[in-house]
Amino acid sequence: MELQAIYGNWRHVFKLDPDREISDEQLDAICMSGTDAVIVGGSTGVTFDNTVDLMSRIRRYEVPCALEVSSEEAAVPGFDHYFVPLVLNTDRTEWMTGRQIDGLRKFGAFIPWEDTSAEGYLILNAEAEAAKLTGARSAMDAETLTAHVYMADRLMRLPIIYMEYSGKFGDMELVRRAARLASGARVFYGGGIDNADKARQAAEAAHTVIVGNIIYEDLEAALSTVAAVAEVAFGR
Ligand SMILES: CC(C)=CCC/C(C)=C/CC/C(C)=C/CC/C(C)=C/CC/C(C)=C/CC/C(C)=C/CC/C(C)=C/COP(=O)(O)OP(=O)(O)O
Ligand SMILES: O=P(O)(O)OC[C@@H](O)CO
Ligand SMILES: [Mg+2]
Repeated sequence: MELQAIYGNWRHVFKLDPDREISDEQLDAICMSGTDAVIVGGSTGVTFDNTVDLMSRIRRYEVPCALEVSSEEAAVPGFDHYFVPLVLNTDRTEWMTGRQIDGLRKFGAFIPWEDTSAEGYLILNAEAEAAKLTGARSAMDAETLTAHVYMADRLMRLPIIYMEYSGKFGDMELVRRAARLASGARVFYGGGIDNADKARQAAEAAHTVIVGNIIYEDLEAALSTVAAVAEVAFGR
């Protein structure tokens, strides 16, 4: 089973939050932008209804559409792919495996396994909602990052390491290190990309670049990241 089939070539992704408003015109621009995929997800206020609503609007377009499941309530059928986050840099097991086990007890028999992947999350911006929620140990030096990559990539063989700086542009040296060390995992980078230059820098460091909040603040700037990422070649 080739779990990386759908996202193995994704270089640029827009992340849309069901808890935030987006007009039909704005959604059209995002879905027709040339991005490789749209991920639906957020850390708070995500419900079954707002997730179904956003999915059905995105479904009018051909762009691949995945759900990052952040609560049981938001487990909605009909997406092309599902991502289940496991937070690796927290001491609170609830966020590493606890809630996920509860979700699997409930939905396990219905999960399309060939279209579902775990993400090893490293939450690296202490100010982000997700960091506060999960009690993430966000301060990470190169040695500790290396150990987390070995854990995720070599021991756990997770298909994705998600370096999450949501709301803040991160440390590209750390991201580059993770992508170089990973032998099978794809390194997703997200956080604070609000112009083409930052998108380019992230694309030089990570396998996949994820753009979120700027969509709601400056759509033109968000759209400029698509071509910026496409200009950067990356080995694997
Ligand atoms: C047919 C059918 C039912 C399909 C569904 C199949 C499926 C795969 C079901 C999964 C079942 C399951 C395992 C459920 C459990 C889900 C769960 C509770 C997982 C835990 C997720 C988790 C660790 C959450 C903590 C927060 C976090 C890491 C969220 C990830 C997304 C994120 C960081 C978004 C950024 O949020 P944002 O709101 O944008 O933040 P800012 O304010 O900073 O912008
Ligand atoms: O919203 P931003 O800061 O662009 O981050 C993108 C994504 O990683 C959020 O989960
Ligand atoms: Mg956000």
